[in-house]
Amino acid sequence: MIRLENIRKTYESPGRVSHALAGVDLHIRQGEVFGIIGRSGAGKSTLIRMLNLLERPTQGDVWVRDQNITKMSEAQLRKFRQGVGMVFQHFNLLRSRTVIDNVCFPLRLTGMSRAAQLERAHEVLSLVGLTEHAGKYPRQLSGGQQQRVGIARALANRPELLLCDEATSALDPETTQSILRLLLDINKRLGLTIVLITHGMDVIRTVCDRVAVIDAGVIVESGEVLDVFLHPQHPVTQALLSESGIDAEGWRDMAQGIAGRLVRLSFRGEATVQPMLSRASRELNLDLSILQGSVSRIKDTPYGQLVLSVQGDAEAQDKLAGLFAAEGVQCEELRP
Ligand SMILES: Nc1ncnc2c1ncn2[C@@H]1O[C@H](COP(=O)(O)OP(=O)(O)OP(=O)(O)O)[C@@H](O)[C@H]1O
Repeated sequence: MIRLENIRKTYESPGRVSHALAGVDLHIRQGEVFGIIGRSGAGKSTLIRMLNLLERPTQGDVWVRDQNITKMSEAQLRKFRQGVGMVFQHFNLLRSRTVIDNVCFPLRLTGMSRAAQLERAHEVLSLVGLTEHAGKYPRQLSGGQQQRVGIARALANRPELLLCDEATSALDPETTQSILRLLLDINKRLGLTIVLITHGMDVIRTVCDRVAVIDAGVIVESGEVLDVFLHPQHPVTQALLSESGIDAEGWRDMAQGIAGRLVRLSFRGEATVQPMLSRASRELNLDLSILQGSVSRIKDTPYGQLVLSVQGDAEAQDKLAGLFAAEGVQCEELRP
């Protein structure tokens, strides 16, 4: 649905040139939730603002539904932007307008009649669970409720694409979860493509199908969230995961005082609930001890990773990977 080709963005100010994006290629599929994660200053905001041309690239093309939006006239762009909703970190609501008027605002710009505006606004407010708050002002709502208004406003024009710029960064963890659940629900129910930027791996884990990691204006790693979580390749990805409590390398300290073979098991879906350790231990007569482990969930899919120390007959140890593979579990040797 979206293709970015060799996008560069350079900001120049007296005495300083900043390469916010230094050659980004990206493909985002229709109907997916795509996350862009990176540290502060990595280029996330600049990148997401390229998708509706709130920022213009210095070089490169942005394709949305086979249209090169960098080549559109201002009038074409205005029309195009009506099909793109945007949700902001600080909600950006009009404080002097009621909830319903905030949601009507983008509809008014399309020339819709007041009655039709109100009908649509009530529809989206019901979708985000705010029907009874329609007549209130933003200051009378909690942060989470204000963000729901922001989401309703973004959905009012029936966009095909929803851009979320750190939509949960200003919210507490519980409210963050409820907003993320709402985004997931919208993605499923409306088939909407969602692109979000965040600095939190938990956000990626909870809602995204695929993820790109950006650092210093360059995409350093991208792929299915499960694959990136189970096998992070780039040091920035590893560090971001480690900071959110998913430390793939924590076993190294534990392993120092232990002799013998070390293996890492990676599993997802059905395999997560299989009694694979006891079966392997029983069938091959091996002693297995867990040096590190985590079992969690990415969107609806359970997944896990275990680092094991393996003791016992060498021939039996050689059969271990095959036995796990038969269960759909990947077994990699960390130390022979
Ligand atoms: N309008 C601007 N003028 C000059 N430099 C800018 C401008 N906007 C962004 N930059 C620079 O471009 C780089 C990327 O900024 P950007 O805001 O995209 O990063 P980010 O990953 O969104 O960071 P944060 O998480 O802190 O919002 C930074 O070095 C920033 O200072």
